[in-house]
Amino acid sequence: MTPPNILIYLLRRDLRLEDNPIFHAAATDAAKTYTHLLPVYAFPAQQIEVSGFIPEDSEEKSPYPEARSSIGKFWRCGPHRAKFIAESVWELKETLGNVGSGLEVRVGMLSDVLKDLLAGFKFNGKGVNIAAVWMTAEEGVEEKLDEKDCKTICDAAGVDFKLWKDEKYFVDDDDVPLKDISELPDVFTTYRKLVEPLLNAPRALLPTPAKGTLPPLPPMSIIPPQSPPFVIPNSYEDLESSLLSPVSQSPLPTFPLRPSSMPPSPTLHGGSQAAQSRLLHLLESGAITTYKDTRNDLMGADYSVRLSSYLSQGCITARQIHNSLVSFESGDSNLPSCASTPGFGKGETDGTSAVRYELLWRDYMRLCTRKYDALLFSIGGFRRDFSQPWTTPSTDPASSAALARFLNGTTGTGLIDASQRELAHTGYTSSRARQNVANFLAKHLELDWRLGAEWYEYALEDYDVSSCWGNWQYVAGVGNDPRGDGRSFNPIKQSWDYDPKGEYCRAWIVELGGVGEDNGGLELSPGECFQAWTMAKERQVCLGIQGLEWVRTPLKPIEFTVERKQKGARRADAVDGQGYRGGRGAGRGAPMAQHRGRGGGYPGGGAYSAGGAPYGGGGPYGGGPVYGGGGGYGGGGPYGGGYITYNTRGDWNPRGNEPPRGPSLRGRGGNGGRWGRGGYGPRIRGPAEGHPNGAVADAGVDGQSTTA
Ligand SMILES: Cc1cc2nc3c(=O)[nH]c(=O)nc-3n(C[C@H](O)[C@H](O)[C@H](O)COP(=O)(O)OP(=O)(O)OC[C@H]3O[C@@H](n4cnc5c(N)ncnc54)[C@H](O)[C@@H]3O)c2cc1C
Repeated sequence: MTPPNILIYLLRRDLRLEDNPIFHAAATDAAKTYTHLLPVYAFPAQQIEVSGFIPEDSEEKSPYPEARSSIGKFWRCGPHRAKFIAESVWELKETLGNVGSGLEVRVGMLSDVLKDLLAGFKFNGKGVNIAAVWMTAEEGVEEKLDEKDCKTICDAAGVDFKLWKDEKYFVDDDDVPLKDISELPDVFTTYRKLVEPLLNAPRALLPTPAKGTLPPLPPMSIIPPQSPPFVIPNSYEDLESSLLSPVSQSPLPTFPLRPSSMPPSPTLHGGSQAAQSRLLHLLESGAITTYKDTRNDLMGADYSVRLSSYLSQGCITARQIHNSLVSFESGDSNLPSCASTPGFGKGETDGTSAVRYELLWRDYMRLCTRKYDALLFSIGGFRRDFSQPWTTPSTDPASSAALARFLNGTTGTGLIDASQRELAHTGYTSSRARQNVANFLAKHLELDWRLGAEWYEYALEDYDVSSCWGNWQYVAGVGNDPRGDGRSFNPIKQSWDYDPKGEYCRAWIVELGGVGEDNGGLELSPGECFQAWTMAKERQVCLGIQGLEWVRTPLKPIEFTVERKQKGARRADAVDGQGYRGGRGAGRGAPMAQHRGRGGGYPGGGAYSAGGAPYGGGGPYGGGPVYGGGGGYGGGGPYGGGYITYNTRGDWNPRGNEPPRGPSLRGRGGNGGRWGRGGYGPRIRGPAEGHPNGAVADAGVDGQSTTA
């Protein structure tokens, strides 16, 4: 018998059989010389903690450092996503088994896994030849490094290596009209115009390999086993527990209480079949038809598509979604269950068009990563703006308490806390909530935005390197937002706009729940849900929340009353620097220091000044426990002299490449930074009068619904 000639396919985020260029090629290539196909998925040790794959009775330790983030030291993949990936991998293994193939699961650095496989095949004495190693190209520093390492290993072994184009995006790379990635516009709208009309932009789907068309797996007897100390489980249950055991203990100081009845949300199971079911449900239920109106909601089962986790792991492609939309729009008879759904057969609707538009954002974020490479992880972002007054617990101990409360969902700002608690419990939070949370961390708490991105990397089920870090940059004002640093949300105004009855806050902040039942019939106003500190003391006592830290000392009390809310102010609110407080930059320095709690509170004239009373004169917010203590931004002090230690990835350091930072990032002699210069006034567009109540402007931009 001729010895096997094996093609190895290293899967990463292309966990599907359908619309998959490599499986398609392997099934249809008439000229192929390989006799067997070995699909392999390796849980990447630098991104997912793999020590749980070492048997308990083993004395060996993992050869890899813990898969933790570099600044916050969070696990890089938390339990929600780990489970989702495990489900997706297992489903693909079964799907491939059903068509006469299979999937080998491994753990470790991809390069180690490949090296071990090649060596194992070479030295097993069966005369096996490796015809080639194929994998799909991805963006991201680590991902590129893996590709490079795999190529080097193949070159050294004399094995052909091929990197395939990643085809899971909306617009095919070959159809993006750019000669070079450096030409990618830094404004999404400009990019969108290059590829419109979106209805015609995606390429056709690739056919799914039928049963028996893929080359068979090599005989199990010749496939090299996983290298010790790791052992690959034989059942899904064991796979899941190996992945979850190291990361299941929450890094939160206090894990948020779970609502007794969980708010409505789809239960997502990993894998491409579940992705297709979800898509069909969206079409049948009419959720796609109403999508444009619901997409910014905060709560419910179908207000947004909830396909991001599937897209992130490649369980579904953007063009598969597009293709289903086209079938729906054309009234395809293959969708009989949609026959009575509004919009069916009516061509492109606002809803279907809005989904395409959002999917293009994902393409764009990924192209930005290609363009800017390691700047994705730089504190200065794509803009290389190192002027922001951000702190981290390592440089400012006071910020440690603020960060802990942010993570816990106990800041005292309802929208932020509800979102953080939802995230902790489910691995998901809406796009609108994400924007507010990111804005709150970077602009209101002035914490290093990368802590937030790292937290999302840990907590999100749908984490995607480009979408996560690109959006955090965008909201923090150092990414590809045309307004740059000039955009900020008032989370209270946002709450009134998107959670007008306070239901979202009540649903996740358990301490506010049960209202009207257990609390003497006490009904909370939405404003009380948004900021419990505004509640009268006796009402706090009634609810039993009067002693809670987030009620007593909110991190960021924001004065905002619905009566004073500007009419029709749901979208863009301010113009050309006329100032949000009428202060117009009058603060010049002092407000900054006092904002940080040097004792004076929020005196008149600065960014938070116009209303005066609540923040003035050393009131309740000066000298607070979190921001108290001074030092901080004034006079050089701890932040002077430019530190260059950001963005190392600990022992891994895969994303390093932080550009050198100028001196004196923080120590500009206490000129007050952003707040002291009159807040956001000079750079924000909106009505000349400015926001009547808001400490900070709400924002919306030129039809970019990530922020509008
Ligand atoms: C701070 C921040 C962090 C984010 N991190 C991630 C992340 O790690 N992974 C991720 O997939 N998305 C991320 N997003 C984008 C967006 O919030 C999610 O894609 C969306 O909420 C997922 O829910 P959905 O599938 O119901 O999408 P919908 O809101 O219904 O949108 C449809 C699809 O369009 C794409 N999309 C929509 N908005 C964006 C956007 N701003 N950027 C990129 N793609 C977009 C997604 O693929 C999404 O599934 C982030 C946004 C912010 C503001």
